[in-house]
Amino acid sequence: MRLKSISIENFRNHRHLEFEPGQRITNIYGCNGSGKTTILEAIHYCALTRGFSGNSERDCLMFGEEMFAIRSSFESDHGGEIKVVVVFTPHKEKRILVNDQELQTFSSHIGLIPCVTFTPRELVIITGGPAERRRFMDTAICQHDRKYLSDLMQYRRVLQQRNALLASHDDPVKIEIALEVLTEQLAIHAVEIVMARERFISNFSVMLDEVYRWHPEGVQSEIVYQSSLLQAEKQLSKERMQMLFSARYRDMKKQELLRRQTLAGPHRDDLQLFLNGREIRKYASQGQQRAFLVAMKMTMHAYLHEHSEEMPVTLLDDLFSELDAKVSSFMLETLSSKGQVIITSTDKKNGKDITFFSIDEYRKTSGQVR
Ligand SMILES: Nc1ncnc2c1ncn2[C@@H]1O[C@H](COP(=O)(O)OP(=O)(O)OP(=O)(O)O)[C@@H](O)[C@H]1O
Repeated sequence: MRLKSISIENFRNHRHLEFEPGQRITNIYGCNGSGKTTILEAIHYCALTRGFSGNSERDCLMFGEEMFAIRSSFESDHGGEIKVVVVFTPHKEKRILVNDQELQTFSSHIGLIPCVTFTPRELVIITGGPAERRRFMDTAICQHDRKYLSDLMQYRRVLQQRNALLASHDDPVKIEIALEVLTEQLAIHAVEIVMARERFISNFSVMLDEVYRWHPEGVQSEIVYQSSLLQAEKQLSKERMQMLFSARYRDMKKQELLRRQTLAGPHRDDLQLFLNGREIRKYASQGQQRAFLVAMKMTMHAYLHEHSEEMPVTLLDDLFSELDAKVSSFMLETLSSKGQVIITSTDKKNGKDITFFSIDEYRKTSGQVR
């Protein structure tokens, strides 16, 4: 997949911006606060229906404006154009049109335009809480497995109902009856999610270790999936897992009623990341943690390529300020040999076959002087 062009209107600090990246590497450069990350955020909206910064649509609407619009055109690796338009107005919420057809569910778009990001704030995947690692894993699986996305959405819906029930002050008998029904439903979706995550992580971990071979010190890496509903059990059949999950929820019932929330399930799972047999969050240096994240992202690129029909579009935000020259050049070379890469930096970067886009020049020539 390749982004051919994007036009951005009233999106964060860009009143109007037109951008056409090159086939391979494109370097967007400009001073701090000029709006480089904002361009990547807009591309991410078109690929995955949301931004990567965690900001809401309302936050992205240019101060004082009533609407933002992002219009983009992608070219499939198999020919054919995909036009994506994202429009947001505060009172009408977000609308997305793909080839002039309005999406009824945003989830139907996920996977059509595979996309991998690397941003400095994503170091929290390594150093932050379990939610960050679950998001990494879910984003990867959702981009190639539609059923997983649907199971995840249904699980979240049942979880919400179950938590509301546990927190309610209804008649205890009524609660018990409704809880049994919701627990059964929760366990069904939990099994699907846990099995898909186990499959994904066992493949991903092997690929990660291979990707890591480039490392001069020859390190060994591993990722282990930790389900909050399983203990030492391995390679269970679907039926066995379903029975086990139902039993776990029965055992926890008293505690859950007391604490008024669902205490275990895919929403509480985590990943353990190991470098040379030691947990990276606790023992690795900052440089090693960054290099691990690079390896995870490169693996994600390889994984998505293997599991989808399109080469992912790669968005690298502020790569050079975060990594030493050797690692960043390696990452850039490897990824750009396998698809389109768009990077941001404060200075123009040297290198072969790079297309440059200066935000400051663009503003001057389009009359939008800062
Ligand atoms: N809703 C908004 N309306 C207008 N401007 C905004 C809005 N939200 C953020 N901004 C501004 O948009 C600008 C662009 O931010 P962005 O993160 O894209 O810059 P950047 O070029 O990546 O900066 P850096 O090099 O410091 O990372 C910032 O100056 C920010 O204050």
